[in-house]
Amino acid sequence: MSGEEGNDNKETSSPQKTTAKKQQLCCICNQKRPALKRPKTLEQICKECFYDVFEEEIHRVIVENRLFKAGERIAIGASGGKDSTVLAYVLSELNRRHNYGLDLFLLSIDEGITGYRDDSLETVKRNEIQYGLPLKVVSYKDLYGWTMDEIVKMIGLKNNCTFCGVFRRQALDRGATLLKVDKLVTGHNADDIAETVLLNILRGDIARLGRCTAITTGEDGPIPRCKPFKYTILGVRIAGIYSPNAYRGFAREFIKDLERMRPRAILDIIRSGENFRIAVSTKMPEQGICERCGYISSQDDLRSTCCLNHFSNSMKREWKWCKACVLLDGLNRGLPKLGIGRSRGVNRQKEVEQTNGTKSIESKQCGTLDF
Ligand SMILES: Nc1ncnc2c1ncn2[C@@H]1O[C@H](COP(=O)(O)OP(=O)(O)OP(=O)(O)O)[C@@H](O)[C@H]1O
Repeated sequence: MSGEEGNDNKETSSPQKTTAKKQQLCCICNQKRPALKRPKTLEQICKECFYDVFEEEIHRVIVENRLFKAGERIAIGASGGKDSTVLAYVLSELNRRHNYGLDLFLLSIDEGITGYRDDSLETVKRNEIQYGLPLKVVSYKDLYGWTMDEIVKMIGLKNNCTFCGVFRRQALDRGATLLKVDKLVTGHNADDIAETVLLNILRGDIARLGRCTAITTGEDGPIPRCKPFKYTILGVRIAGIYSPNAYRGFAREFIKDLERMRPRAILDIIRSGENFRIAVSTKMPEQGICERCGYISSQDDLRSTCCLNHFSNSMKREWKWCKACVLLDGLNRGLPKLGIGRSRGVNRQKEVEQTNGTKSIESKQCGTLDF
C-alpha cells in the first residue's frame, strides 16, 4: 500500500485532495458518483441526472424548433439500433409527460439481411410492447422483389451500400405513406450530421450541404422528416453488416479524432454547416417526379433512361426515373451496375451512352448522403 493511500490522518489532507473528492460527485445532484462526462459541457454527471438532462434537452429541441403539432401522426423510423430505440422511448415519454397530443407509430424496414435485421426487428417488436406503440414492418422483398442478401449475391459487397441506402430512404417514405402519418422522425444524431456535412464538403455537393443540417427536411415533399437528436452526441456507431462505405468510415474516424481533442468539434461542424450560405448565382437542382413510380426525387438524382428498346429510334423517348427505379431496373435486367454512380452537382452532370442504349449520369459511387 502506498503512503498516500494508507494515510488516514484527515488533518493532513491537502485542499487539492478535498476538491478531488468533491469532483467525484455528480455536478447536478451532488450526491451520486458520476457515470459519464457530457461532451457538450464536460460536466461529470450520474446516470439518473443524465436521463433527466437528456430528456429535457430533447423536449427543448422539439419545442424550440416546433417539430410537431398536436394531433399529428408521427412514424418513428425504428431499426432496433440504439439511436432509434432511445428515440422511441424518449418520444413516447415526452408525448405523455408534456401532452404533445401525438399519435406515435414504429416503422421498420426489413432489408432482408439474415442474422442482422431479423435480430434487430426482434428488439423493435419488444419496443412495440414496452412502449405500446403500433408497429409496421415494410420489407424490401415486398416493395422491390429483392432482399439485400439477394442483391449482395448478385452485386457483391463493394457497391451494395448504394442499393441499401437508396432503397431504405424510399421504403421509409412508402411505409410512412401506408401509415398515413404527417411526419417521419429518425434517430440521426449529431455525429451523423457532422459526418454528412464533412462528406458533402469533400464532394463539393452544394445542394446537399445546404440542406443536410436542417432539423426538418422534405417539407415540400409528401412526408417531412425530422431529426430530434440533431444536437445529441450519443457515442460510437457500429458499421452495418454489409461492407460500410469506406469514405464515410474515414470521415467518421476523422471526426472522432477531432472530438477526442476537442469535444465540441462535432457541434461546431454542424454550426458551420448551418451557417453556410449558398450564393444566389448557384444553380440548384429542382424537384422532379419519377415517371416510373411517381416518387418525388431531386432532378439531381433523376436519371434519363431510354429503356424501351423495342421502339424504333425515332420513337424512343427519354424517361426520368428516380435512383431507386434505375437501380431496380438494373437488378431486374441482370445488369446491377447500371445504376451505380452518382450525379456530382447540376453543372457537372454528364450523360453517357451505354452499350445497351441506356443513358446514365457518369459519376463515382459514394453511397447516399441525404437523410
Ligand atoms: N431498417 C430501418 N428501419 C427503420 N428505420 C431505420 C432503419 N434503418 C435506419 N433507420 C432510421 O434511420 C436512422 C439512422 O440510421 P443509421 O443506420 O444510419 O444509424 P444508426 O446510428 O445505426 O441508428 P440506430 O442506432 O437507430 O440503428 C435510425 O436511427 C432510424 O431512425
